[in-house]
Amino acid sequence: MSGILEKEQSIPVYILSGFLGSGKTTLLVKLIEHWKNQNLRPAVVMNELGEVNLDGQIVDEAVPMAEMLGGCICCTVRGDLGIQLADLVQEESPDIIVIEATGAANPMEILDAVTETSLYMRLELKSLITVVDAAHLAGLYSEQKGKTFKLMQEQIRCASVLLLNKTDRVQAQQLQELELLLNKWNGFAPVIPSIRCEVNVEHLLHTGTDVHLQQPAEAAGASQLEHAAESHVHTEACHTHGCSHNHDHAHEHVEGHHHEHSSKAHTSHEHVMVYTHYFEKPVNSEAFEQFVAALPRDIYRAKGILSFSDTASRFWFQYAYRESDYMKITPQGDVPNVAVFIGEHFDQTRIREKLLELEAANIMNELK
Ligand SMILES: Nc1nc2c(ncn2[C@@H]2O[C@H](COP(=O)(O)OP(=O)(O)OP(=O)(O)O)[C@@H](O)[C@H]2O)c(=O)[nH]1
Repeated sequence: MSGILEKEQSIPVYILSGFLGSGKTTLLVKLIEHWKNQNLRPAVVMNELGEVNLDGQIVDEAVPMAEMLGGCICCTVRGDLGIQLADLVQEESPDIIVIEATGAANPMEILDAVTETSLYMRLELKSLITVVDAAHLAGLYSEQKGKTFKLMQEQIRCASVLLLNKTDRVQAQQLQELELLLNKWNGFAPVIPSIRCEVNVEHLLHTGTDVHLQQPAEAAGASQLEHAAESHVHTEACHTHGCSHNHDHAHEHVEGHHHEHSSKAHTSHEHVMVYTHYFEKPVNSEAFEQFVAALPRDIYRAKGILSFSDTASRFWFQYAYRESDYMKITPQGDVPNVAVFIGEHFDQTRIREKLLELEAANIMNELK
């Protein structure tokens, strides 16, 4: 064990929650940098709805990482979380563990899994940080409906601290209203506004009351519900999300596989769908940008790693709440050209056809 922590101390655990594309990975990268500067050794549990760990690509290679892919921690792979935590502790002896949940997760289920694990391992849940996309919340709040709105509300209610991110995308007046709204929904959690998760990390990590977990001795006495009621975790508010009882995790294959990995449609939650497209051919960058800009509104998150026919470098592309971003990347390891689309009941066949058209159009151009 490295760093300033004593061997006998429990390992602090931080949970990063927040809707798809709100900025969890952006924050994770900053947290890791902060701990590394303090000579601490963090380890990460990364959960992705898609079947490839794209976010892992932008996290420091040296950081031990447990990957839980192809489902959401809060239901499909919940049982695995304890095993992943135990393995990380035994094999890596980290000083700190961060769990990044999928943006569709109900954090209460993750709290439960950490609680269970802490009954036999020295883990101490320090805080549940929920990252909120200010613009997305403002948009959903004006509509006042939808499952995404409810899920975001639950993630906010469960937090011990709230990072109101992407404040560059809202007006000052709107920001004030959002801060009041967050205070109304969760009167316990301090609200920290940020752009690209630029915050005083020490303040973020130590503000708000700790989410206190049961240790084995206490566990026999109080029930988890009673216990959580003492802390800032609002169990009742958090248990309403339907996904914890949805066990429809079948992989539904789309017809006409065109790659050894095959392109798959994965129904993970009742309302959240994932389509993963493995590219066989590079596509034109401008045509792809136009395709992303025209994505239907029910797709709220997309990300991928791509080789374009007209650029030398590979690119990491991101799309979240109508904003897209392209960054040059040299992937770690052997990564296919792949894009993941996440949304609510969208037409996956249509997306697949469009992408196949882009691949084919490029072949036609090459033949000309
Ligand atoms: N405009 C703006 N974009 C931001 C900000 N913070 C993050 N982003 C961008 O938002 C996109 C999503 O950020 P991530 O950190 O990957 O979000 P995430 O919550 O990890 O996403 P999932 O893991 O897919 O749920 C990226 O393109 C970021 O560069 C911000 O404050 N303002």
